[in-house]
Amino acid sequence: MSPTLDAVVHDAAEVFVGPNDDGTGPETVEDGAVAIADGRVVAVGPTDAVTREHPPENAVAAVDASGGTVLPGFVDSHTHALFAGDRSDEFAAKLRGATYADILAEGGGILRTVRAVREASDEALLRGLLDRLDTVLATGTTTLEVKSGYGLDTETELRMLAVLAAADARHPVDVVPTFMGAHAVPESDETDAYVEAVVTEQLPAVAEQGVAEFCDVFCEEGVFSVAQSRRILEAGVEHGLVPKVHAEELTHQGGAALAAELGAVSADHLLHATREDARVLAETDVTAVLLPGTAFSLGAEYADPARFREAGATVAVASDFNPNCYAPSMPFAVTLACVGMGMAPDEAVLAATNGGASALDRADRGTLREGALGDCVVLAAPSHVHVPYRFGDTPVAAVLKEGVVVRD
Ligand SMILES: N=CN[C@@H](CCC(=O)O)C(=O)O
Ligand SMILES: [Zn+2]
Repeated sequence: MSPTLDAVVHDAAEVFVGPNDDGTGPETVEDGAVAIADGRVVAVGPTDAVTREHPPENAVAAVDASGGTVLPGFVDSHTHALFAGDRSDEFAAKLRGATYADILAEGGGILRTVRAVREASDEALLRGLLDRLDTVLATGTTTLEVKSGYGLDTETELRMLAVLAAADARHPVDVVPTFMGAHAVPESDETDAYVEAVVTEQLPAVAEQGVAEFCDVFCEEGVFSVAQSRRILEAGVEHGLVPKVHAEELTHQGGAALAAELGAVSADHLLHATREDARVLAETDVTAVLLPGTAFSLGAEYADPARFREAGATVAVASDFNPNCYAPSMPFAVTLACVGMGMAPDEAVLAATNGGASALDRADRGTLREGALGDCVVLAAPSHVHVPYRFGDTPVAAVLKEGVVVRD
């Protein structure tokens, strides 16, 4: 059967293809086009050349991107987007000086969302997540990692992961599931006993159902120590789950070194990471996931991207969308990466697309090179600089998922 020409996006002022061959910046094409067949990019380049071989009139969708920009869909590699309840009063409390750790230690924060998720029906959880997937899609996200971790018992963790699978099946955004039973210690438990419950009860049940790809741990003072994190992540590896680590977020604990030691796919947050941490992450090919929205919402100092750039580490920028950081928009994360962390617009957009794909071990996206998934965002603006520039007003004209226009 000859391939179906799904879409030709043509006459874009700029096509932001992805990293260039030597990894020193982006490859862009002026007056460019992208052709997508059977869900994959089959041609990218100047509009003349692409449309000669793939006439837009032969495509299921011809997208006129005149004066606009075409980018790979954003790959948001770190979220806790499946939640219930309302924590807006904690936002106000933080403005009055309460810290994230204080709120958690008093049974608020994550533990409060745990209570709300345990009480919510599967249907309500799914409805909430589908609404949020609509929201992220509208700002150009086509792949969204989502963690469990608001259950903290086997039954609710499995319920969360089942909701992620249901949402993935029903929505065009690809949902990538991460098991995070080690997100906090339940109020009634002692930490070591809870670690054992994660290892001996939760992980085997999650693995048996095959509902998660990654295993993540909040390695932090007062939450899980490096040794406890190692125990959980090693058990996850035995069950076929690839490690991720919440590392050096509020304090420096050694989570980044642990990520390197275990061959994790990513170490995330890294606000307090050292140069040595950056070096070992680079050396072991662990993607450094920077989450500027979190620092913004906590009023904390941002992670330092120069540290990771100089070490030669792969850097991703993600949203950390969660009830403590109610920021679903990847373009807003890109703005914060530029304004707050000093990244250049092209570097930040690469980190939010190709970097995100590395953090999720998805070599098939985050770029518009031939063979990649036909996931792209069309902006009604002439260059990728408009992603961070127009914060609060992302000019998304259309989003394509595997060549299908899913939003316009
Ligand atoms: N730091 C730990 N976990 C989340 C916050 C989750 C929450 O506060 O509900 C994070 O990555 O920022
Ligand atoms: Zn997180």
